Amino acid sequence: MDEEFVTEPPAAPSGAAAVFGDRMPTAHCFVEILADTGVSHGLIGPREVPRLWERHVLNCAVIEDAFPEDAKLIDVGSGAGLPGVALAIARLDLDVHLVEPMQRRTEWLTHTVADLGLENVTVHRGRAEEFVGVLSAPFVTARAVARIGKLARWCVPLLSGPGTLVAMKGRSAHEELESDRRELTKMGLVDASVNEHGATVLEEPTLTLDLAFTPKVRPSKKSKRH
Ligand SMILES: C[S@@+](CC[C@H](N)C(=O)[O-])C[C@H]1O[C@@H](n2cnc3c(N)ncnc32)[C@H](O)[C@@H]1O
Repeated sequence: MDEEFVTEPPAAPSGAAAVFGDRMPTAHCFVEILADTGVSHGLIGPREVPRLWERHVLNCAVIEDAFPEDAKLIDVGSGAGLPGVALAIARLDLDVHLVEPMQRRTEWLTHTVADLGLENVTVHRGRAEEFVGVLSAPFVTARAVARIGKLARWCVPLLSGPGTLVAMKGRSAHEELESDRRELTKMGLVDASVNEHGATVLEEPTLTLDLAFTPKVRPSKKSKRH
């Protein structure tokens, strides 16, 4: 017998209004789209519908405090727009670029961004590695894409000079940082911290691994002679 899933979008938790403010109607629409075409197009599992707010939309939006006003950011491996679309809804000042290789997903993202009327989001189809020298920003973010070492290899070349990779990680954040630290240092890591977000609005706060890089610039032949 087929398993039955809840398809009705869940009610918003009380803390959502504190994060989205007057953007709550748009956040509601995003949750409705995720519960509807997000599931039917295979971008989000049907079991996730009852926890779309706590585990996905609100969980992602709370990391907005990692970004200064008017920041440009690239969300690598955006999938169903997480965290990029949730951030763009919560913060209209952010200039958000979604990078996603799967055509089915970028088509869904393009429709969703248009339906939500988000003018601060641009959708790019391709792997992060294909955008080196094409797209750059002082912040790159990602959730559930790869372990931190591999993720940094894809994301650090997208930083426009000194910048920060804000990687959403679960409890593995500290372990991943320590086991991949040598590789990260070789890439120009200058500072690393694990930060908690949304402690007042989520039962389980969101953790980000925030890695500041000054990408290494090779000295030119001319400057080597001096
Ligand atoms: C597990 S999904 C996570 C999606 C979304 N970030 C989330 O948290 O729901 C991983 C996503 O990363 C994308 N991806 C995999 N390799 C990538 C790469 N090299 N560059 C950009 N995106 C990639 C996949 O297509 C997929 O959509």
